[in-house]
Amino acid sequence: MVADVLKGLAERSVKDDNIVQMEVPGCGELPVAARLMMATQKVDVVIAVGVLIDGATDGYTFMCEAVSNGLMNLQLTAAIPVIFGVLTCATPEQAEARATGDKSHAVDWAATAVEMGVLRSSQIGNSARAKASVGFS
Ligand SMILES: Nc1c(NC[C@H](O)[C@H](O)[C@H](O)CO)[nH]c(=O)[nH]c1=O
Ligand SMILES: CC(=O)[C@@H](O)COP(=O)(O)O
Repeated sequence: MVADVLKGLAERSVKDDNIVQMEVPGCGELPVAARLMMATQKVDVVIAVGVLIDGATDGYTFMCEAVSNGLMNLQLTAAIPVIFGVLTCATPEQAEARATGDKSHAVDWAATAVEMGVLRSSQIGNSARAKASVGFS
């Protein structure tokens, strides 16, 4: 999925030098890693990529809620878009179908990231006029 995201970004003329990557042990660590990335790097947008697959316990349900809420809260608080590149699947087969081939969701995540990065820049970039348009001073 990460390779497909990088391909999608390259196709949209995002330079390698402008891409920062971090790896995490599991999806549960995505929100704090995204927060750390925002704190230590100048990022326009974060794409959080992972797979959650339903298991034997309630862990999946809690993890889906915690990760999605964590990433949503983070993007709203930081005003930096966080793309939800997390597959939440009932089975490995569902995940496979969405992570690979023509149906890979990663292409959409890259496109959405670029669109939201441009949107953010247009609203809180250096232009005083742009800032005024959303009420920042
Ligand atoms: N069950 C899955 C996990 N579980 C691990 C958590 O993400 C986390 O790393 C752990 O609870 C320690 O905080 N992670 C996945 O990425 N996908 C899963 O299906
Ligand atoms: C917290 C988890 O992701 C993990 O405990 C899920 O375990 P299981 O796959 O046995 O439900």
